[in-house]
Amino acid sequence: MSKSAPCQLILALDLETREEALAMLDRLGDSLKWVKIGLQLFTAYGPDFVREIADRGYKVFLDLKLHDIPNTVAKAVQSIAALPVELLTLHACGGGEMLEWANRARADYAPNLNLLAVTVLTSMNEAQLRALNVNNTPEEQVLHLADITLKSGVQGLVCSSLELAPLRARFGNDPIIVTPGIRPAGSAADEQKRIMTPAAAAAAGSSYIVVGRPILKASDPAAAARSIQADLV
Ligand SMILES: O=C(O)c1cc(=O)[nH]c(=O)n1[C@@H]1O[C@H](COP(=O)(O)O)[C@@H](O)[C@H]1O
Repeated sequence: MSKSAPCQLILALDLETREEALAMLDRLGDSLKWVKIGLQLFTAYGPDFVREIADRGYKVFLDLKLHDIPNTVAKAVQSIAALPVELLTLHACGGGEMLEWANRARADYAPNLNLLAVTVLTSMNEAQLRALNVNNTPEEQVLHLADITLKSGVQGLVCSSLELAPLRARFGNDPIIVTPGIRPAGSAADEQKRIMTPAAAAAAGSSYIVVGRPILKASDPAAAARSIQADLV
């Protein structure tokens, strides 16, 4: 989806058990369209859980952040093609060849799936990049990895909302840009370093914001989700 469409909320369903996850979805009601299944629940319950969430009518973002040699990642994409998944993450720092192989497997086996390359995690700041011997600022590194990603043919990016303006200026409205690290004003940042409010992220050109704890840990998760969604329009 390009940026001509309004920004949508994706719930990061980062909970411990299937029962907790389903109870949370019941509490949130039917205004929520997108659910991100990440390492915690996928590791515990696997593909059956993905099918169960899709059977409830949600669009599924499977966040496995694949990062391996090109053949291994391409084969994983081929396996995931059997699942009802619309968005799938892999790490941009796997490099152009890995991204190209993944995208070829997607085109061959799951043409309706969109791949998203994670650039610089929103939990990282410039000092943490330096410690890895990356001497770019987060913005420079995101733009560099975005160049590699979009040249490879992969459909979209994951980055912080702080990089949206330069990314949209360089690459236009077509790439899907998904932004976690979203914090409504006044909520705890947790370990997230590069954060923005829902309204600011939507205004800056996010295709989808990803929100976990500000909804999951709210005393009234449905009200928290509704208030975030109201900020996106
Ligand atoms: O790929 C992601 O979804 C992701 C990338 C990133 O750079 N930062 C990031 O926080 N995420 C995910 O987004 C979610 C954010 O959760 P909260 O910090 O609880 O809102 C988690 O599920 C993370 O795994």
